[in-house]
Amino acid sequence: MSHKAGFVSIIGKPNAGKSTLMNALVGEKMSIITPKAQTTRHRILGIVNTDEYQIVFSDTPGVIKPAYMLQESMMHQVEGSIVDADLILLVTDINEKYDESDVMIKLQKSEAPVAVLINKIDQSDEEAVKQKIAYWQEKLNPKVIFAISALHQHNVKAIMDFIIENLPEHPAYYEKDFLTDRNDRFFASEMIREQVFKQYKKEIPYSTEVIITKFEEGDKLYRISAEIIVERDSQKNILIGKNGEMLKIVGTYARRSMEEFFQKKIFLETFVKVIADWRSKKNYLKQFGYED
Ligand SMILES: Nc1nc2c(ncn2[C@@H]2O[C@H](COP(=O)(O)OP(=O)(O)OP(=O)(O)O)[C@@H](O)[C@H]2O)c(=O)[nH]1
Repeated sequence: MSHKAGFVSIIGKPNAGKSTLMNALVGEKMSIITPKAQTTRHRILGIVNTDEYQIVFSDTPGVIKPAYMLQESMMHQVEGSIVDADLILLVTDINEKYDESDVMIKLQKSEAPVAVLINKIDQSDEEAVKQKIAYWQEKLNPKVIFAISALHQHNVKAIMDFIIENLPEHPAYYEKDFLTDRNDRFFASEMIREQVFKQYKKEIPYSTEVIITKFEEGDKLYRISAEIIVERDSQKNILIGKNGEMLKIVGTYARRSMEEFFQKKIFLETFVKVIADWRSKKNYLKQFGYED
């Protein structure tokens, strides 16, 4: 019997809904989702397995013009994902008036078929959808265009059918019980980062990194310690909050997410540490897993 397998890259501008779509396609919470742009920093694989096929999705950081070294690394991850792709899903937010030429330039690195996904149509109307479809037809002439709502899982099944149909014949790339390339420590750190993105305004989330310093797995209980790293003392104070109240909120919500994700009781400790300008320092970016 023939078997299909391939790499499917999810790309687009920040906040378009790439992570929401990836989670909907994979059926698991692989990528953290927040209302802020640039939540996703790494390329994250999410794998769907059946006897007949293996789809290896990559969620990628939103395409931007990099302003500091961390963002440069984020863009390298997008480029790597495009080069490897057998199929590309270009996600675009129907309500955003982005100039998406930077995304298109990146697409030139690949000959893989492109599906344009016009997302968030739940917040739009039929006329706007028609116009957007015409716009993308003219601009990119993609293999197919879907109008979708990743959040409400509208038309997600149609995307899956399209992918399966267009997947190359190939043996599986990964073991069939493999769901992602990321380990439990990574997901634990992402669940803390998700809360930092949700609980604080602008500057703090983008200056924050989370490092898991202890991950002890017991039968019923996981003991997890994390360092939350910021760039300046002033950010540390904001992060901790008056009498530690803000940090406590972050810890409580992150712990709840972890308990759901790992299906264990979690004991979580968090510490805040300052590393000046870590986002622009090669050695720290490397240590934190951003350099290739
Ligand atoms: N109304 C609506 N909102 C959506 C939809 N899809 C995603 N969103 C919201 O859009 C915001 C951004 O979603 P993400 O999935 O994090 O977007 P992303 O493209 O991965 O963002 P980056 O990590 O910045 O690249 C979140 O608040 C989502 O809930 C949709 O179909 N409809």
